[in-house]
Amino acid sequence: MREIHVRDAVGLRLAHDLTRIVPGEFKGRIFRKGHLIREEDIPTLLDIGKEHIYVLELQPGQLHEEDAAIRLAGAVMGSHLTATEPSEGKVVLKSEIKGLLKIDKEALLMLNSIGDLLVVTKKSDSVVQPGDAVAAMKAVPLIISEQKVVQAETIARMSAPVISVLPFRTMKVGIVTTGSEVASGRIEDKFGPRVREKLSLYQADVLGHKIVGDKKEDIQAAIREFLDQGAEVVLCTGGMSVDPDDRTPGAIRELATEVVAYGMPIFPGSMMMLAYIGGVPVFGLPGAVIYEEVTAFDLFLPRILAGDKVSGQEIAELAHGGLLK
Ligand SMILES: Nc1nc2c(c(=O)[nH]1)N[C@H]1C(S)=C(S)[C@@H](COP(=O)(O)OP(=O)(O)OC[C@H]3O[C@@H](n4cnc5c(N)ncnc54)[C@H](O)[C@@H]3O)O[C@H]1N2
Ligand code: MOO
Repeated sequence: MREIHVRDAVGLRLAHDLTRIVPGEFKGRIFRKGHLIREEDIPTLLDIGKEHIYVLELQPGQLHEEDAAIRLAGAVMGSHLTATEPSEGKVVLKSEIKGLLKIDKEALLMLNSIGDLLVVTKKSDSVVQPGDAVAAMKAVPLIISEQKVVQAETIARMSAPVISVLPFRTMKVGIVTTGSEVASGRIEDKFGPRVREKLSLYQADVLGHKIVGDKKEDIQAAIREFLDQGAEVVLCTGGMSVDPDDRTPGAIRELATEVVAYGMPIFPGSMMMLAYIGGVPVFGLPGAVIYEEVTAFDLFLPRILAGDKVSGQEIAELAHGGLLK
């Protein structure tokens, strides 16, 4: 790299984007990489502290920060994402759709352990909207060894895709509400409206809502009827706790081909159940869902509606940060 005093730099091109920051007013690029320096630029360059500019002489095996960021983006980017042009050395990935962000966290750790490369994302399993920035990446030095980028590309290939967005599907959902006090009409049902409100954030298709008592056989019959109607998700509400007439977990368990979890390390919502009957996810939703704004249910609903499979191991890992309130 050759260093040249800015007063002698008229007619040369900038080697990288230049940034101005005025706290509370502005932060951003004021000169683009490759900008042809003119006489009138000199005061502005001096104002942002650039007494010298650099002339780059890249050697074979070296990459400019922008080319490194573009290659990184290409390597980590999966479905429903677009990459921005680099600015200030950084490339941003934006979601093209409303969907569920999926990050391969192990690959992300490996990428950021190479050194001199930064790949930064929003949390995996976040719900993202069209145009949302979901990841940003850059090289740390202006000139970086191409070897490091090749290493990143190899890691990304092994775990492809490192970053992607899954679209929500229009899933058919059946709702089964348990509880003698609701079935007998002693109290007004609050679960139906609450669950429909949560589903309305996505494009679910509610097949119906059956209100049954506390009998295991009635709960199971209602679940089976929804499955026969082609339900892709079944939500059972209430009766999830420890009373003798809390029969929902037992009813689901007997029909299930797999119980992923009953009792989750998340408060509120700890008495939730997630099971599969064939390929169909079946939830047991505890009473807290009608009382609390955010519960364990909110962590899983978007994943299920994006067709994402949830493992028991992942549920156990939610203990860290699982005290939501
Ligand atoms: N000794 C223990 N007590 C509690 C435990 C426990 O493990 N040991 N767990 C707590 C947790 S966590 C929850 S959540 C609640 C309730 O869990 P359930 O899912 O069993 O809820 P229910 O017993 O069916 O009902 C509780 C409450 O909510 C009303 N409810 C239920 N369904 C409806 C509905 N569709 N519409 C309106 N209101 C409804 C019901 O009438 C009760 O008042 O237990 C903790 N306690
Ligand atoms: O299952 Mo309860 O929902 O933790 O409050």
